[in-house]
Amino acid sequence: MSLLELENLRFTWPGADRPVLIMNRLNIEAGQKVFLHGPSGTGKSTLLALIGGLVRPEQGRIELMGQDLVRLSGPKRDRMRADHLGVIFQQFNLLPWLDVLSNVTLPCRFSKARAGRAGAVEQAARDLLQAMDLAPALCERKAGQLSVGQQQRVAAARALIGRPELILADEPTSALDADRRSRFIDLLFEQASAAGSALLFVSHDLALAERFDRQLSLPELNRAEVMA
Ligand SMILES: Nc1ncnc2c1ncn2[C@@H]1O[C@H](COP(=O)(O)OP(=O)(O)OP(=O)(O)O)[C@@H](O)[C@H]1O
Repeated sequence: MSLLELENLRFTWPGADRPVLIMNRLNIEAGQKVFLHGPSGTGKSTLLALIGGLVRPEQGRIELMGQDLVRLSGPKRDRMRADHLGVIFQQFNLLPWLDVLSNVTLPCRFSKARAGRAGAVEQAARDLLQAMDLAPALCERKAGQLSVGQQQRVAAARALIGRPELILADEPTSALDADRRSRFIDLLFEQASAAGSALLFVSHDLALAERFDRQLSLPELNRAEVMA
């Protein structure tokens, strides 16, 4: 069994006149680091939203750890997401009024499984922040007072805490210069490997692609593109 298995997927946004995604098959194995690229508007973020269980396809199977998200009730999908997925959003989506530590420990408040795997949650957050190169003095600072690069590393620590099986990252490096981008990938890989997490990383930046175990192109996976 793969960590993630997608089959015969079809998804149309409400109001759209044709599907944005029609996909035969996509499997991701445990611990695999996958790079997903494709031109703007080809449905990369939509695919992440489907895998995250935030939207439902009109057809198909999205199996995470053997559980078909499409058939689960809303609350059970939310539980799967909280327990098994870490997400790094393009705009990071930190809560600006909370301090850094509280932002990082947040997933453990919603998931006993992740809290259990993290152990001493606050110490786990401090360790992850340090591993992501964030100065310890910043742990008590409000997230809204951080630089973009610092916010990005906090968002990565939040995604990693409690060792989720899969981390979804949507263009997390787009605001950084090339050196910082590369350094961020180094740290993210190190920590994802330490946690045993697979990584599905969306980016336009093909210079990063060769560092991943696999490269996927959404137009190639997507029959909707071919049929357009
Ligand atoms: N919430 C939404 N409601 C309706 N249509 C949407 C929504 N989100 C995305 N779309 C549409 O779905 C298509 C794919 O968008 P998506 O954001 O998934 O592409 P993308 O490949 O991630 O693009 P980018 O690289 O620019 O982020 C676009 O035509 C977009 O307008």
